[in-house]
Amino acid sequence: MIRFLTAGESHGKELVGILEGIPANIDIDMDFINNELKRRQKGYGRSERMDMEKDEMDIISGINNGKTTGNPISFKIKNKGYLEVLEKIYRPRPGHGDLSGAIKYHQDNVRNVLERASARETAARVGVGSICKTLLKKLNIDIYSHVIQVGGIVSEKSIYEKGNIEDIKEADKSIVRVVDSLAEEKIVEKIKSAKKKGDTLGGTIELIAVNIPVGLGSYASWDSRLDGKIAQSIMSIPGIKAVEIGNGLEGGKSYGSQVHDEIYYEEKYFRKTNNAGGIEAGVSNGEDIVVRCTMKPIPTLRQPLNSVDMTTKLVSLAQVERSDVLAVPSASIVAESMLAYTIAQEIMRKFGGDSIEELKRNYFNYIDGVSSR
Ligand SMILES: Cc1cc2nc3c(=O)[nH]c(=O)nc-3n(C[C@H](O)[C@H](O)[C@H](O)COP(=O)(O)O)c2cc1C
Ligand SMILES: C=C(O[C@@H]1CC(C(=O)O)=C[C@@H](OP(=O)(O)O)[C@H]1O)C(=O)O
Repeated sequence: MIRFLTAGESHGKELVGILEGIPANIDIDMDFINNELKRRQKGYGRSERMDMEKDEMDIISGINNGKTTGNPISFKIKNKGYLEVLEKIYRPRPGHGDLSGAIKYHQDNVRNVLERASARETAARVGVGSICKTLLKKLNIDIYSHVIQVGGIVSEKSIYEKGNIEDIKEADKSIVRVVDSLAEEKIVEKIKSAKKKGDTLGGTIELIAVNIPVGLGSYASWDSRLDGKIAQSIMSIPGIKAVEIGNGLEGGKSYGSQVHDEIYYEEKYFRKTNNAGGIEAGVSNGEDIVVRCTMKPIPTLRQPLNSVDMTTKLVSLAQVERSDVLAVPSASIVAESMLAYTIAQEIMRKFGGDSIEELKRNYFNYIDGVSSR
């Protein structure tokens, strides 16, 4: 079973990640990993903190001579934004965990809450995700993402349809990870105007996992369903407020005859459409897994909303901190990582293996078996 833990605070010395259950003998490409960390730092609309940080993974254990050993992998990522002394905060920001965290953990100083609730932690998740992506690649499974909406501006081009994945692969070329240059222009203008007004934006991300085998997840028990596991892992990303599998939202407004993907057979089973997003009854059906998620606007506002000073209980404006105006492009890389982790976890649960050789044997035997059915 794969599992991971992270520790670290936004302005602490370092972030730490521990990833357990990765089979031995997988070649680890540090350039790939560090490029994944870099992808998360990009995106128009992020704060000056991203110019300061140069995220790089420092491996502590579990990798030797460029290969995994089967031992828990642990790593560090340095915080260049480390601060020895942190300003105390008493005016909680609406949309953050500031107030509920301070009450729950009996803290007078909101700083102790926001340091961990901060999405700085997601750098460690991308470290984990990059190792999970490396494992999945050995089985020919890839994960892509792009941004499809920001502040109500929709990227008309390239929203997933069966077979258009080549367009979606171009997302990294865009400063907002949108595969539609017209939408990109409008989105950049919208970010500029939000920034000028001291306001913020959110948006929607689409994720696609390709070459997925039939049979990940199960309907046998509620907590084995793959759609539920994916929803939990994506929803756990700070700011994500909605998760959709396939055409989940639109599907609810249509007739069943327009939604369900008809089944055909020509030497093997196939579908002409993929409205289900590759999952039926909590089980992957062999089609691409398609997930969409929506991030709320960034809660720290330069033009702050009303709040209450926790020391005086008097009306006060919320704390203003250095902050992103938009972080959806970065969140899309975190979402890729969480999807990679969840799929890798299901792969290991179903196929097992202490070395990549054993995993590949188990996996490709199964693929051969199901393809002849
Ligand atoms: C990559 C990334 C960067 C973020 N940057 C900021 C930021 O600069 N300022 C901010 O207020 N929130 C930022 N957020 C969102 C908050 O962390 C998040 O909204 C907050 O912790 C409350 O959690 P919730 O939105 O899940 O309820 C960011 C989120 C992500 C994924
Ligand atoms: C540090 C990162 O994101 C941070 C997430 C974040 C928040 O409140 O979630 C607030 C900002 O932190 P700071 O106030 O130090 O600028 C972001 O920069 C990062 O993504 O690596």
